[in-house]
Amino acid sequence: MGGRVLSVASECVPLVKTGGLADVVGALPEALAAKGWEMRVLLPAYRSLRAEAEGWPVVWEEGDLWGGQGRVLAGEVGGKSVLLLDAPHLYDREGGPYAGPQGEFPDNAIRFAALSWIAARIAREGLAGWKPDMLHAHDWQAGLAPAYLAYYGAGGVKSVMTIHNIAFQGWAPGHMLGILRLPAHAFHPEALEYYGGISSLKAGLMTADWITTVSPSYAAELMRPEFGMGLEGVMAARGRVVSGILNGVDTTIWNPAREEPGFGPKTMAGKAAARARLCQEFGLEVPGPLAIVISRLTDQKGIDLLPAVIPDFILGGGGLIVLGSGEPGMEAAMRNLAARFPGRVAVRIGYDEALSHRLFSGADAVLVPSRFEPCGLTQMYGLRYGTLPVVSLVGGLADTVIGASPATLAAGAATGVTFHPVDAMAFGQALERLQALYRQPKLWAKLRANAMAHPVGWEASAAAYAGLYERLAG
Ligand SMILES: Nc1ncnc2c1ncn2[C@@H]1O[C@H](COP(=O)(O)OP(=O)(O)O[C@H]2O[C@H](CO)[C@@H](O)[C@H](O)[C@H]2O)[C@@H](O)[C@H]1O
Repeated sequence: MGGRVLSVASECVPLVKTGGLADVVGALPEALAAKGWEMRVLLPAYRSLRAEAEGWPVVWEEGDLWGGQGRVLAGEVGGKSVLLLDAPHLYDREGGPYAGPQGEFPDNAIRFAALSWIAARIAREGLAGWKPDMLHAHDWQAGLAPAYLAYYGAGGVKSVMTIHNIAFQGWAPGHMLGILRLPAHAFHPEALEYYGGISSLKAGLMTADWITTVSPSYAAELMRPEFGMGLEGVMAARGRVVSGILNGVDTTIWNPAREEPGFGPKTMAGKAAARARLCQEFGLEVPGPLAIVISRLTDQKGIDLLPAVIPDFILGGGGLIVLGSGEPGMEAAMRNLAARFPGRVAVRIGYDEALSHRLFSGADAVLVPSRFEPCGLTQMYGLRYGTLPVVSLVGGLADTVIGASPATLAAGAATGVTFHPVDAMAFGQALERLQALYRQPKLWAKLRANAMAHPVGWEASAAAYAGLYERLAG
């Protein structure tokens, strides 16, 4: 059948990215085009994007967008149809999407209400003859879009709200209700009221026609207090319209054959060369498995467990390269590890896409000890590159990695090492198992082959999204 979708988000590759949200929002248009769904992505025209939009036609003008004017510019980026909401008073600022040199922008609630407002208007009224069938809102920044449709009229458009991370809920104080153009009757626990204030994410969850999250396990976890982060009741109440659709990864960008000659499911010579070069680049000499961590350095990602488990891993012959940035205490802890184990541990604080490709190419294992993980992308890059994932059994990690055990090894199904609960003891034991597997080259080669054969592309997920859109639109 097919149709038109307006996708609304605060990030999208290749334009702006701080995390996995951008990867997924950026990958969906192409994945869904193959299923007959034409998708346009609406994003704020942050300062970093204004040059990109130079010369793009203005397709929408809004006279009163919270203290200034807004315009929507339409263009194409990397084959994607992009709509940029240009409102300099809200988005033309130094810094990233959410924060500047002084920290979080104090008016984020308004900045993303404006994005959601325009999304709802375009969805309802259509854009120069382009009328969407579906509005797809991602995370709290787009959460008010389904709410505005619900409160101001949807014009026949259905809405889907996708949760990439329920930890970010878009809370604003209750007195902002009118400012955010929300009706008084919505200030209610059965609607968007949340701990005396307004949650944009809750607003989206309560008003969208359907809710998805990025893995089946996370969908189930979200209804429990350990993972729902206060919204478990909302998720349970709306349980009949919740589904989990696993993310895919872009297998063109994440392609071993593109990284190295002689690197692919049939030959690993290229991977050995990449490993040697990586060790040289970082001044490492590692007799055992070379592990990597590529991550935001936060509590969610379990980074604080590394100092407890890495010393034994190093004693056992292992090595580690960390690439990431985040909480200052964790950055310092990573630097300490590197200082303690020169020649075995290296740390690069920062964000570096090109380096992340070299790391996945050359490493033996990728460590993902997350406390919660809605889907996770790095374990999937690991599978594709034969860089065995060592993951905690939560959320999407549990849905994508098959842990090595006598049974899964015998069945030829194992693709990595898994552990539970998420603590230093279980993580340490998982690393011991990794080292034992590494000492058995035949088994290791089999695990790698299993991992690389595991499908991680968008095909299955795109079909699931298309099926959902079709059900809703029909
Ligand atoms: N320093 C660095 N340098 C280079 N690249 C770096 C980097 N730090 C991180 N990255 C990259 O950023 C992305 C992170 O995506 P994840 O899915 O792993 O987590 P994130 O928590 O951001 O996403 C949230 O949304 C996504 C999308 O739905 C969910 O998969 C996830 O579980 C959820 O927490 C990956 O592409 C990774 O390679």
